[in-house]
Amino acid sequence: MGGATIAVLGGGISGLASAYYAARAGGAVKKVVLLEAGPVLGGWVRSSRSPQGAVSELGPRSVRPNGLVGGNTLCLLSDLGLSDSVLPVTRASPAAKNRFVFTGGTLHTLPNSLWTALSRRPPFSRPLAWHVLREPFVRGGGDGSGGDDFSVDALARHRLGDELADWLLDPLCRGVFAGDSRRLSVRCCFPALYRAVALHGSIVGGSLLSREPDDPAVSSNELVRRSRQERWAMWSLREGMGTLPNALGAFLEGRGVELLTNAAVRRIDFTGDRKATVEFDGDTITVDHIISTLPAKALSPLLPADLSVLREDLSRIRSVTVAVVNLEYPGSVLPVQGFGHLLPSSESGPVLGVVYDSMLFPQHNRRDVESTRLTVMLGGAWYEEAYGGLGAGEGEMESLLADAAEGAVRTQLGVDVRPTRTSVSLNQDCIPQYEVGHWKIMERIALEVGSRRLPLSLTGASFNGVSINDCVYNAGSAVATLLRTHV
Ligand SMILES: Cc1cc2nc3c(=O)[nH]c(=O)nc-3n(C[C@H](O)[C@H](O)[C@H](O)COP(=O)(O)OP(=O)(O)OC[C@H]3O[C@@H](n4cnc5c(N)ncnc54)[C@H](O)[C@@H]3O)c2cc1C
Ligand SMILES: C=Cc1c2[nH]c(c1C)Cc1[nH]c(c(CCC(=O)O)c1C)Cc1[nH]c(c(C)c1CCC(=O)O)Cc1[nH]c(c(C)c1C=C)C2
Repeated sequence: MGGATIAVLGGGISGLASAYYAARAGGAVKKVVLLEAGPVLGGWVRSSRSPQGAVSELGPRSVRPNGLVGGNTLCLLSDLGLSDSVLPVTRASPAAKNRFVFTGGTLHTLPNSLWTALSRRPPFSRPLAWHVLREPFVRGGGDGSGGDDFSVDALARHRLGDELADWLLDPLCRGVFAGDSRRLSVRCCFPALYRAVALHGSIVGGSLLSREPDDPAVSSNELVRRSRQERWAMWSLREGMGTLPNALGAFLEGRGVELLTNAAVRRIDFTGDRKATVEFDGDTITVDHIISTLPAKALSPLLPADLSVLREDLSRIRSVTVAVVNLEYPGSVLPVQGFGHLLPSSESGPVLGVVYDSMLFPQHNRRDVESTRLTVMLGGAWYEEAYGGLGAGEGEMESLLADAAEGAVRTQLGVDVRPTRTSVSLNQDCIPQYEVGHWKIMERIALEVGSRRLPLSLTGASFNGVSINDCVYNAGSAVATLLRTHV
């Protein structure tokens, strides 16, 4: 298929990264067209700046630099010329070290050092070390009998006990997937934990024995070396995370990639000569290959009706809605220093947690006066139960969510003053949920696409990791596989 034409569906970080890797493939790829339904590129990665200079994030606000996938994103940043825009947070800083859980009316610091793991810290009745030392002697996974997948809750409860399941893993699932640990798959949400138990019979033992894969091209990158020397825990960008899709867009335009916004894909067809047609607002194109980064549920109805098994499997990968409320308070109002706090589901259904943005990235604070920026996240797997049946209009819903967020800050952080700025965004279906058995859906999807030899690659947050790092890395892998097998 020398000199292939490729349509990339979706202009979020996965679509932009897919187009980036395809555009760098040299002569193997003749043309890349990216189709995005919305008016701007970036998907959930979006930042804004207030007239006073404060940066707010709608979606992701920090990215991990560690491991192969973290290093890979740093390589992308350097290639885009963004190295000087990086705002690192080092592992020694309170913003990286201190994460809290709010339960029983109090903020509790999660263990973050050997010393804190050895001492008994509320809400836990025993030191973390007690659970850790006991875990290797527990047999089995989620139900004590082994098996091919378990819920995060079942694995944690069985191997680590009720307290860690309730106050560590339950909030962690809310703070990454906005999801319910009782429904989420440990195999797909925390693959390293799953592998540790499956291969070594223990989370602790397996974690000690496992080695991160390395890629010399990544570890020799200047920015990656800096991140390791300076012991970064996370990073953002000077003008916010939205700088990344903007820079990718500029890079792609420079490489002649056609970036079409307001171009919602309406229908996909596969022709007898192993080509594909994509019908979108305004036009139809014929290409050699499609890389779809659309949310699985959005892709499903666009496929031909005879691909009913594929359509059905894609439609089963659901996503949850998260309300993001950005608040700005006058002065310095936080009673603690840290990243933020999470609420276990037993404590509060819809309020998931609060990020202390101004502690994380003070460079994003307004420039004229001292202020505290916080983000309250609400909803997720509890959205429908809490707000779904209210039948509230958009304006009513916004003020309901703003009140809930302000109330959470008042009761959980003791902040009595009113915020000077409140902005609410309702991110519909923004975080995919890998529920128990997700791996089987993935296997069936791969089989359907492979056995029918469809000129289609699937990547994006719906499948194999929701973080920015995973989205970028998986886009690179999808393009590498395509070049190896089809082009
Ligand atoms: C509130 C929130 C906080 C987060 N925090 C972090 C964090 O701190 N760190 C981190 O690493 N990750 C974080 N994430 C996760 C990460 O931001 C997302 O998983 C990632 O941005 C998803 O990118 P994507 O390109 O796969 O999907 P999307 O961003 O959903 O992009 C898909 C694109 O497809 C388009 N589209 C849909 N239908 C069509 C169609 N028919 N035709 C054409 N285009 C279509 C959409 O408009 C969209 O632009 C967060 C996510 C959210 C929502
Ligand atoms: C309260 C809800 C949420 C908060 N952040 C997110 C939600 C739903 C979304 C999110 N946060 C992270 C990721 C990327 C995961 C990754 O693998 O890198 C996503 C999709 C980062 C993250 N946030 C927390 C953790 C433990 C992580 C993993 C990476 C890391 O260790 O830095 C915890 C956390 N999230 C939120 C808060 C308030 C919080 C802890 C105090 C907000």
